[in-house]
Amino acid sequence: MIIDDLKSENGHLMIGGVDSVELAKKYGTPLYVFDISQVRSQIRKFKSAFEKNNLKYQISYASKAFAVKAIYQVMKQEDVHIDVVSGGELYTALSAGFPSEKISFHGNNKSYDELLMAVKEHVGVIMLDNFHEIDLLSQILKQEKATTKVMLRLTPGISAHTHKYDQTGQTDSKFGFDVESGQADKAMKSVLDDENMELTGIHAHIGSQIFGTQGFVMLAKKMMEIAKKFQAEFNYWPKVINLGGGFGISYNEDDDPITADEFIGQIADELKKTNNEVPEIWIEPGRSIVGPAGYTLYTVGSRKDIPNLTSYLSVDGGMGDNIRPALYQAKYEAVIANKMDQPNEQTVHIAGKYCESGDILIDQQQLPKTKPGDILAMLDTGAYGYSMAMNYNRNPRPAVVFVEDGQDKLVVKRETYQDLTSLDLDY
Ligand SMILES: Cc1ncc(COP(=O)(O)O)c(C=O)c1O
Ligand SMILES: N[C@@H](CCCC[NH3+])C(=O)O
Repeated sequence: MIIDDLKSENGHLMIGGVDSVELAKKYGTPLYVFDISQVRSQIRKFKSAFEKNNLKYQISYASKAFAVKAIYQVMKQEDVHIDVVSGGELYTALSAGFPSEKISFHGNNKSYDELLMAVKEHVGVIMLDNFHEIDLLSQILKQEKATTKVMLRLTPGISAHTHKYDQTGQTDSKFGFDVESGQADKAMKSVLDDENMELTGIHAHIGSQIFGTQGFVMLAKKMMEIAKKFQAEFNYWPKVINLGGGFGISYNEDDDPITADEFIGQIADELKKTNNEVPEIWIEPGRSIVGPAGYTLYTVGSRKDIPNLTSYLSVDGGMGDNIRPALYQAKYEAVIANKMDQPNEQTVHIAGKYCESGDILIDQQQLPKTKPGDILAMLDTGAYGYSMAMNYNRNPRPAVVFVEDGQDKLVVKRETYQDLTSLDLDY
């Protein structure tokens, strides 16, 4: 989100037609706010890009980015698929009423219980990641007298230009069957030989927060080459090629994300070079769907000015509600939600309240003059914020509010101190 594009009325930041300062008053801070019209509009951009290029497609929201009942309900309304990576995400989606046949189940170490749950709940497709999992699933299917659709997650040997922790497609990765060393062929054989597994296609995901189309075009090319190899070896042509997610968003002015039109257009050009039938193309965007739609509201508290050096402005949240700055040195931008009409006059570190020197939300932020009680809105926090939130220092996790068409709705309650001790037992 570019600060200049933010909307304000009477000096207050407006989110989805709602005054953010009023939201902070009504629900308290820290508070996650999602502008749901932005979520819907991004999904529609992905859909229309595929349609323009006449590709058969499926959008599967990577729900690890933000996984609560209400967002699964939005995904159901938008008629997309989702992917989950744990029994907990699967349980949340099902309890939100999300249709199981539109769920893909990912993960590099799905347990017996998770696979059993997936089979019993008739999940749409299980994304097989390793040989141990093929064995477990095969055993479960026999025992349950069940069948399931599966896809193979491949490691195509393509590394994305992004943070090391966000790379997943390179050969040295914990995810998927390595193509180079022949693991993928071996996995293909096992799955095709298993009468209870129906192989829907092949999958690869090269990483997250990727800018530029090059990696995705290379991936599309590589997946078609792999498909041709499998066709020659196994007489198998995939119904689906899943190219994963990873489309970058703009957290600050240095970030230059690609549009859905750009990368889907280029992928389509690459795919259409084949003489074979182009399979259905699935993508799994997480961050690009929910990231820009999310804001975190904090209340400004203490301040420390170190003469001739620097200033720390502390807010009432921090690494517990957004671990990304500490974990990936992620850079965000913020505004003072109740002073949108005032000029910037200072540059400060925005510090969290956690007992860690590394708990700095923004290293250098220009702001108007501030005082305790002001509302700081951090932008683009919708992805991997709430979903990675924790209770370090026994801080309760914030509430989540959805706004749309000028209406606000609480969709996740704020944790209470009672919630924090609810699992503790006496000794
Ligand atoms: C298999 C898979 N698909 C999709 C995603 C979503 O990535 P992003 O949120 O960057 O779109 C991830 C996370 O990196 C992933 O591991
Ligand atoms: N949590 C990561 C992205 C997820 C990667 C999942 N494979 C981030 O915030 O950037």
